[in-house]
Amino acid sequence: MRLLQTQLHSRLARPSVCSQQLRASLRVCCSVSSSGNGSSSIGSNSSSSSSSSSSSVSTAATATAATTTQRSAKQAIDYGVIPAPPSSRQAIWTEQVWGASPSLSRQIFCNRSLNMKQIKAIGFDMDYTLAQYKPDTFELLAHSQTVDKLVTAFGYPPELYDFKFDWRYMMRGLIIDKTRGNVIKVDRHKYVKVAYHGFRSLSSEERNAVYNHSAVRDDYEEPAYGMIDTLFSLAEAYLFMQLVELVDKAPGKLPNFSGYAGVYRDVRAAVDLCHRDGSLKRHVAANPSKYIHDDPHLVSMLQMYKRSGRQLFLATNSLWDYTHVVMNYLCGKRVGKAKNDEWLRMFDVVVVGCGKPGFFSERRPLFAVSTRDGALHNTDNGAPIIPLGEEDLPDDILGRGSTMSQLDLGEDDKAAVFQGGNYVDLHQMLGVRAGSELLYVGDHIYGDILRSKKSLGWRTMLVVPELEQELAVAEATRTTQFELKMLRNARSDLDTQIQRLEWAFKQREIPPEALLQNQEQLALLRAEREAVKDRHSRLLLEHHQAFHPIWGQLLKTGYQNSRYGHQIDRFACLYTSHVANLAFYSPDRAYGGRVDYMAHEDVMGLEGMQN
Ligand SMILES: Nc1nc2c(ncn2[C@@H]2O[C@H](COP(=O)(O)O)[C@@H](O)[C@H]2O)c(=O)[nH]1
Ligand SMILES: [Mg+2]
Repeated sequence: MRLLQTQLHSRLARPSVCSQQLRASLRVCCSVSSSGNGSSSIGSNSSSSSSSSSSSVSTAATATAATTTQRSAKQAIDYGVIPAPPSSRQAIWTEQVWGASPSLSRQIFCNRSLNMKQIKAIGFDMDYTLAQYKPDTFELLAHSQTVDKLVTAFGYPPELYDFKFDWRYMMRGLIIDKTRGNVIKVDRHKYVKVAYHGFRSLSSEERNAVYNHSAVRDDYEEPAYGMIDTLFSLAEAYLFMQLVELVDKAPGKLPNFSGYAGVYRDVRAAVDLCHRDGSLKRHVAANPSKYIHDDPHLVSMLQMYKRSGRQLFLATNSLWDYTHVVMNYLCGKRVGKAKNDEWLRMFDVVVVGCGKPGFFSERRPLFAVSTRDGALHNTDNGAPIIPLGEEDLPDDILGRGSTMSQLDLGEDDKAAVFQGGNYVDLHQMLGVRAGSELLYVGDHIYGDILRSKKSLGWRTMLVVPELEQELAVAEATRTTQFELKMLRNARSDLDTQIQRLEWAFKQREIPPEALLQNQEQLALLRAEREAVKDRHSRLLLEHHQAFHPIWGQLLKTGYQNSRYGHQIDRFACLYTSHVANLAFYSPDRAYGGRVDYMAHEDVMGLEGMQN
């Protein structure tokens, strides 16, 4: 027994395993943090706010919350890097000069193996997929038009016209808590990591009391919550928060105010109206280049797939008139009277007004669209019907074959255009028998990706333009990530040593002659742990704010995947920053799935191991 005690004492009295390395790291870390990379104020704010938290993950959120508590919408926020438009020039796969992989920000990432040789038809969503809107003009327009609707049609006060809009404040993947007037960021376990009421961040105590420590765990789904899962929702979420602040200051200012949820309903209805009555689309049609990014690879990408023998289709919720405007701009910069039908040659089938996600499950009538005047014509399972009293139908309808399964693509190889219908019609038109023969590319995780994959087994690709900036920051902060991992391990290591020593004291395992030495050692270890904890918290906060000063990383919350990241992981076979990135790869490429690994493999360092 005496021997054991001596052994224990001598083991415990040894300096901590990583002391030297860690001290060096802390010295390096501290010099990094004080070197000033535009975030020094973040570091200094956070050190006081985060020191009381013990969990590394919640520390980040707590510190984020504390740092931004005083921030109001009126204060300028430094967002760091501005995402580049998708127009940077890189050689594409069909060019003579091709030879290198695309840069990280233009790569296609694969969650589930996908051999393109098995794909017979490729479909594209239009808005925010083929057409990347410029948020600084388009979202600004959405915000101002919605304000106008609220004032003129919903009786809101004219002072709303003074509202300013910051298009970079909100982020996809966030959730609106309609009844509490909050916006929250949730991780894949449905744990709320960041929460704002209006533009005031909730402290960790408030956040935990409302969301994380309640008797019943919420699922954060509709109808009590609203998903910010398309880029169309950024302006809507921002405006709702502005109104929450207004209501908190002066509830009497809004007409018949009966709670935040009622305000949200009004905002939603006003946004909806803007999309339906042409308030937004008229402006885009008048000046597409102001609102839509130019992507030099888009047409080449479509042509490459066409030439590879794949059938191409467009399936958009937009109606014919607007689709015609946007596609003319994208496929030739044609606007106004210069518009023509040439873009239809890129596709085999075009379905407008398809009403996704209902398109993937419900039965709906299918109409043929006359491309000359946009008139709708009834069809019998896609075959045109000549109404009584009429001799004929326009050529652009009649020329498209008589049965769905043997669809003749009409004169000049231009796609037939339909409105409505559902996936059964589309499968027939394309002659595909199984959903797995079809790849659909969209931007909306729910409307485009989730249903089509879950119910129909379509292969899916999600377009995430934010990924470009996300990847750039992730690359630039590689050393920080390594350091964070080291600090996290060191923290855990120190905790274990401290706990073991504390246990030894409590259990009176330490011989009297070794007491003093062990007490000193315990004090040293505790001080070391505090230093590591503090450094880790500050670095983690800086790291998150490098991505987005309010919400952090799009696809992560702390060390976990964010809810949005988790959805991408589950439902998108492929994901990438821009649809035209397909042009950087062979049309027959076999995209290899990512290797799944579990916690024990992570510890063993087996992540990334292929078999
Ligand atoms: N009525 C509403 N329409 C909306 C809303 N948000 C977006 N949109 C419109 O949907 C399509 C999207 O087209 P897709 O190509 O991505 O399928 C586009 O026309 C938008 O204007 C809304 O809240 N209400
Ligand atoms: Mg879309």
